[in-house]
Amino acid sequence: MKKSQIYLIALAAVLCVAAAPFVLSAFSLTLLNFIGIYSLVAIGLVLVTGVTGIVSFGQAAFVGIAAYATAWTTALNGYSPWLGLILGVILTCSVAGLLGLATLRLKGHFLSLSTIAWGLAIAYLFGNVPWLGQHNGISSVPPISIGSVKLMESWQIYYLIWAFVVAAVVLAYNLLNSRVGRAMRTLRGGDTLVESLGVNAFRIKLISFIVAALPAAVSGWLYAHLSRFVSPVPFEAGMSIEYLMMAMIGGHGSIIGAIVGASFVTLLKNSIQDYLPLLVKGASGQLEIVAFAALFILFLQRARQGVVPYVRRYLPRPIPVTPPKAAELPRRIQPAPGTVLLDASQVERRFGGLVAVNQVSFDVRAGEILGLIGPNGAGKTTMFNLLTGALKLSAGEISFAGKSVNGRRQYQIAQSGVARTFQHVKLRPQMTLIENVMLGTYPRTKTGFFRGAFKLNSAEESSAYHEALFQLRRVGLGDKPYELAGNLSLGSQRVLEIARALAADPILLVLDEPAAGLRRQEKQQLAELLRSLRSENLTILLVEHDMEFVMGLVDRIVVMDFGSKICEGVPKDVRNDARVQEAYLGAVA
Ligand SMILES: Nc1ncnc2c1ncn2[C@@H]1O[C@H](COP(=O)(O)OP(=O)(O)OP(=O)(O)O)[C@@H](O)[C@H]1O
Repeated sequence: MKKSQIYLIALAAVLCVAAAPFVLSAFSLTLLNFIGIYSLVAIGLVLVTGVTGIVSFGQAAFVGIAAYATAWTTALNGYSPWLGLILGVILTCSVAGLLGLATLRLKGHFLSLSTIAWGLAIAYLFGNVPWLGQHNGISSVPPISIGSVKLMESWQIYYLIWAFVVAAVVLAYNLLNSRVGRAMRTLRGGDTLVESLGVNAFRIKLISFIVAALPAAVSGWLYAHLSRFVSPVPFEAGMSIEYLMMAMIGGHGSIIGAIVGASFVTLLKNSIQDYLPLLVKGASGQLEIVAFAALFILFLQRARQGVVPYVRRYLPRPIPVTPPKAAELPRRIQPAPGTVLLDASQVERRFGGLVAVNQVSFDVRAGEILGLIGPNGAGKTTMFNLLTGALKLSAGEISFAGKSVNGRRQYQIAQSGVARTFQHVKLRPQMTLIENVMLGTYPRTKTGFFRGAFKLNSAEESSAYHEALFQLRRVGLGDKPYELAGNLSLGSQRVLEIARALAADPILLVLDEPAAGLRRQEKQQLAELLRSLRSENLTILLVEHDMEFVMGLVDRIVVMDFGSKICEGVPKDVRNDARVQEAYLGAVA
């Protein structure tokens, strides 16, 4: 599908939305108003839960903060609803920021549990603070006015609601296809992956959290002025769960899915209310909830990917447009060959009583390939994690390019020019090859959240795109930039990881068992690639198991066993070293 066709479909959808008040009944229009209001919350949830993987059970509380803020501003203090909007957005995003700062370092279900806790707490406050009307709420909320026109009727506020929905879709879509959005989409791959790309994972989580609260705040504002009344019930935990269902039913990670999910849940609930009493005599509200729950479980079993991803499988994929050529991204100055680039001195790491790395010292010099080898459990991976900042040192000192990196975070070390690959490949399988490699350009680019959302980043995006394409061609994957990374063979995925690392323009490339799981021919191709990178003066540190691969490739070798360095030298000397033969190389020496 061409981009022009996608624009045509979008235009047709917008026209349909615009025509609705002329053809639909007042009741249907009211339903559409609520679908629009719920869609805004679900769009936020798609960003924070579907895309970044933070399952939030507290979104209804954010809606409530803005709703109460505008009700207090307008009904209790007589100010304009537009002031209520500004206050609601600022308050909601500030609360989201504070809660994010307090909770986003929690992992997995602990983080989700914390969202339940603060969601309940905020809803409790709504019901118990006297100046917010306690359980009676605040009534007589005035309608929104645009100039002298009061948006009293359903059809009048309808246009405002759906204008916000369209704006939220466009901004969210732009954001997800920008530098920050790509980082958000990578969070599901784990903090280690994200930080290895030079991204501060916590900061991106916090941005996602606040960004998700923003449409929730707008939704709360619209809700208060549509209902003309606020009370605690619509902002309780049960509604948060419903919002999550909307985001899930539409499809994780799909912005349009948020609207589909909001429509589906709203219409389904409405139909159950209408038809269940006809099927089951005397059916009450509780039975409606049971019927809804049963249908949701059925959905989880049959189509848990959601409606939009399911339908998308049968649609032609959009034909990508190659951005125009742009200025090259800035490059680092590579150190003179032979200078000491990485210096590990008396490095030690203990896990309880176990000394995994015991006073190991070695250096890596610019322009060489250094192999770090050793039998299983020797401490190689631990050493690798210490060098890249994924683990903290128990003792010793590591310096990179003349500066100590002790105590520095993983993303800071990555930003200073250390790029890595993983023993178990860490790519984003649902992202294209070019997007995966563009992730590597993160430390070399600057576009922030606002510029990304408003698409003010075209020049830098083009530069990042062409840098990624250059790196794909450099490693031999340039012929299919729009293929999904998950469709590649393991060998190609490993090479793709190297392309992503190269896109960071590193001073030191650190490879964790790059030959693991590769076929013989793939290993030879990988060795060729690494040789060609060395000939371009790139420095490489290789942690590897495969002796044949290492011996024929590297300039020097450091051998570890039981956490200690037992030998260091050129491959020939290492191969003949009795300690090494005893520890590891007996079979191949
Ligand atoms: N997080 C951890 N907690 C406790 N012990 C650990 C941890 N990580 C590693 N170890 C232990 O430290 C020692 C060194 O492990 P490490 O994974 O660094 O070795 P390796 O040389 O990379 O081995 P392999 O080649 O099998 O990956 C092992 O005894 C391992 O069990």
